[in-house]
Amino acid sequence: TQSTRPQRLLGAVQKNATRGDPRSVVKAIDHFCRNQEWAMNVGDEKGCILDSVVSEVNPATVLELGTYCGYSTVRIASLLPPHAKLITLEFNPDFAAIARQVIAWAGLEHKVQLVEGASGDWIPKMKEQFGVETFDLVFLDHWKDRYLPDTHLMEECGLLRKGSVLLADNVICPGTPDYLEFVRSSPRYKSQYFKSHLEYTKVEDGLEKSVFLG
Ligand SMILES: Cc1ncnc2c1ncn2[C@@H]1O[C@H](/C=C/CNC(=O)c2cc(-c3ccc(F)cc3)cc(O)c2O)C[C@H]1O
Ligand SMILES: [Mg+2]
Repeated sequence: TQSTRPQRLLGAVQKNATRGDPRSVVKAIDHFCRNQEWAMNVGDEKGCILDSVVSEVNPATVLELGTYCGYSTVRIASLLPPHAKLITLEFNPDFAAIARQVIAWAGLEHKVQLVEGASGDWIPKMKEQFGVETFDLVFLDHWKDRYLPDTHLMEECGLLRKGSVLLADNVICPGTPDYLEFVRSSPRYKSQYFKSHLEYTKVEDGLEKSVFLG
């Protein structure tokens, strides 16, 4: 039977990356996507911006919406302090299965909790299920029309505190117009655009960093 692109991406990691070395896993995926098959990872250029925001926030609790193959999960988790936790939500079981193996190859299982299911179902259960108070950092990279409703849901569930940082991928391409309008006009957020390019291309895209003001 035919393999899927995520399966071929995992194969490239297992072939070219060193077990337990997150940076080699990131490099292997970027090489695969640039030279073999494009895939919707945040990529190396926007990934550097992601890294700088993670390092600046130095979060104890991180929520990632949309794991896909675990590329950004590995980038984020590799920068977290010792007892920090990253919870990542993925509702496609095939993607989740690949991501678990990518995260394991990087040796980061102990820092990552991959939860299979829809963000809308799991966000209201974060406190009771995972003992989370609030998230210091949220990385939004799932369906683009879910960014705004899930942001409202996180606010309603008391998962954001004064200073919580939302970092959203693809605010230009494919684009998240309703989300961008909201975070840029709401008095409860301080928003900043980091211009970059769509992963592995010359097309403009960027990340929007929005600090919740409480
Ligand atoms: C609601 C919800 N809950 C849990 N997981 C969810 C979810 N919605 C999607 N997911 C999961 O996240 C992943 C989805 C991500 C959506 N990302 C995209 O659609 C996406 C698309 C592009 C893109 C750009 C230009 C082009 F020409 C073509 C594609 C680039 C990107 O960086 C992207 O993140 C996989 C999916 O199963
Ligand atoms: Mg993306």
